[in-house]
Amino acid sequence: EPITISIAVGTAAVLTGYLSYPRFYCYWSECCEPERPLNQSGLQADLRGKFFGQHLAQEVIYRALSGFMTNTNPKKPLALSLHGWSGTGKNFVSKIIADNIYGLGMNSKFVHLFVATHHFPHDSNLQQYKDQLHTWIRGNVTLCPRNLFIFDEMDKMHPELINAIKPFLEYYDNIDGVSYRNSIFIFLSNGGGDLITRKVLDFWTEGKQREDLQLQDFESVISLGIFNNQKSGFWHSSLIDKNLIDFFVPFLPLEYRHVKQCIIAEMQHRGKPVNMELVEKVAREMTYYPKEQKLFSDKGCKTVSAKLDFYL
Ligand SMILES: Nc1ncnc2c1ncn2[C@@H]1O[C@H](COP(=O)(O)OP(=O)(O)OP(=O)(O)O)[C@@H](O)[C@H]1O
Repeated sequence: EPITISIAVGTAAVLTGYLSYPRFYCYWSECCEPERPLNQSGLQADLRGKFFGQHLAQEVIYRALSGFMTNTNPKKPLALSLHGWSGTGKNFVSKIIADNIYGLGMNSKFVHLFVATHHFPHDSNLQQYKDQLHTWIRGNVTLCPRNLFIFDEMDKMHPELINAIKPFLEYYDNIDGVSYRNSIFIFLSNGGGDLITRKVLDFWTEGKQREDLQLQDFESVISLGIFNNQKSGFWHSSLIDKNLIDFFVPFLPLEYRHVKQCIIAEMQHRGKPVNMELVEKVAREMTYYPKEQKLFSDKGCKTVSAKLDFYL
């Protein structure tokens, strides 16, 4: 029978291809690639070209990721804690990171986003959340050592749940046979945003350039500030007193000029011609604080897209 012979030959060809090239199926399905390198030039270009007003975050994130991902034997997973007011780019930069590690970016099955108010809304279910989180992290890292776990709204997460993540961030070689040392944990929080703003404002009042702010100006301010703040999510957190966070990354409040950059980027992203009159109009519509100086956009760039929907 010609049809039966064709099916047999086809099956044999597929099987031969599969056996002689075991990663054949990776063309159709995303495979675990523990050795997959970071797209360093892509990350640098994205941070420089798309991410505005955050010279410190740009530098720390690039250095931390490049160093971690070129280290063949890291002693612990990478833990970054991003702090700043709403709309300053914490989720945005997390997406940039995911895009430059995994081909499918945030849609990769190795990227896991947890949003405190969505995934862990009720304190009464705390034990259940802890168990689920534990199982989820362990299960995924067992399948593939290189995972990216992003925890948004850390300031709204129960401190006990945060402490439950602690064993995964430790300097252990492995826990019950699973090594977490190649994974990346990113924590996003508004906690410390007030301290960051105060520092930037003081700097401005002294007549200094924002771009001269150094990471050292912020690291202890943030870690001590959130450790001692009951509402930060990190209140007396063992992640801090055991030094398990590798970098505290400050997100500075965005100024009028940065808001304009966001508007221009959004117009270009939508394939629209850049209309500078509209750019100024939308930027002026945003509200700025403190009341006297009107320096920083109180929603960062967060409402830019919605405002453009209205005008475009
Ligand atoms: N620094 C920035 N550079 C470029 N675009 C930005 C920046 N900050 C914010 N945006 C734009 O604003 C949108 C909202 O920002 P994003 O969600 O990253 O803020 P966030 O800091 O995570 O806020 P929240 O604390 O409320 O979650 C982004 O999708 C991006 O388009």
